Amino acid sequence: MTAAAGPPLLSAEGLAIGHGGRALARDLALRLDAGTVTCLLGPNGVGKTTLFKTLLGLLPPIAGTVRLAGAPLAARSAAAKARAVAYVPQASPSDFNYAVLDMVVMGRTAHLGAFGAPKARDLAAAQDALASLGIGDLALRAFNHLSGGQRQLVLVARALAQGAPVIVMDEPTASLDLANRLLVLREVRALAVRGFAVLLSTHEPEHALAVADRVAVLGAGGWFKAGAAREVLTGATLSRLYGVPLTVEAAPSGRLVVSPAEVGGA
Ligand SMILES: Nc1ncnc2c1ncn2[C@@H]1O[C@H](COP(=O)(O)OP(=O)(O)OP(=O)(O)O)[C@@H](O)[C@H]1O
Repeated sequence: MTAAAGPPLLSAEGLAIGHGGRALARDLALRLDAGTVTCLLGPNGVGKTTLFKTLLGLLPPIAGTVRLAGAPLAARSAAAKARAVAYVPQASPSDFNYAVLDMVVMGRTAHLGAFGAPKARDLAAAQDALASLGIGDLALRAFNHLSGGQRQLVLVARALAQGAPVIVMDEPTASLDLANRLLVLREVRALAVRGFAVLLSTHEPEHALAVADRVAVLGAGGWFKAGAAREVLTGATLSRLYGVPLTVEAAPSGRLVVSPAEVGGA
């Protein structure tokens, strides 16, 4: 990875996040550069989704500033925010059983005028997004009839159709089987190679070690640390984060493996 020139695509300084004026964490600093993958790890309920919503401009910061290419996010319109940062939710079935192409065209909403109907260029953008992920043949299938991995890729395609350079993904490998996890992780890495800045949450430290350039951890009491993946993801940091003794060791291949320091009771 080369050092990025200019301001990061998205950054935050002195950020305090929370609900109703009650801070879950303070003084967070984060930068998302083009061509990088950042993973956010932390136990249930510490505020990962809250941080994502704040970075997306859906929730106001309690303190601090989120910036898009150096300019404050809060000053942007909702459509401008959507053209800058795309959100990929978990791939649960949709309430309505849309065709895949219709789901992906919905990513174009921020490009349509008020009451605007999708035009040929919006359909083309949706088809291009599906094709770029190798799933163009799913266009006419029903979203809810796809496998979890296919659904996740369709939601990534919707984010691509949105045309935003920053993609924020909420646990994209959750509830996927091994093959589909690998499929999605491979595409996450490919998005960075295409120049996107990707931020994703995961409960799997090894997924972060596999795809992330940078890692941020958010722990109990608002403990926060961010930096290069291999520097942040140490046994000591993971043990503190999850409150159980964990080790990080290199396999003969060089791949880092996370294991419990002890298994079973004494
Ligand atoms: N709209 C809200 N109003 C008030 N409190 C909220 C709201 N949404 C979430 N919270 C609280 O904020 C805390 C952090 O929630 P959040 O969903 O950000 O955690 P998380 O780290 O994403 O958890 P998980 O890993 O389980 O998805 C929780 O205590 C939650 O109950």
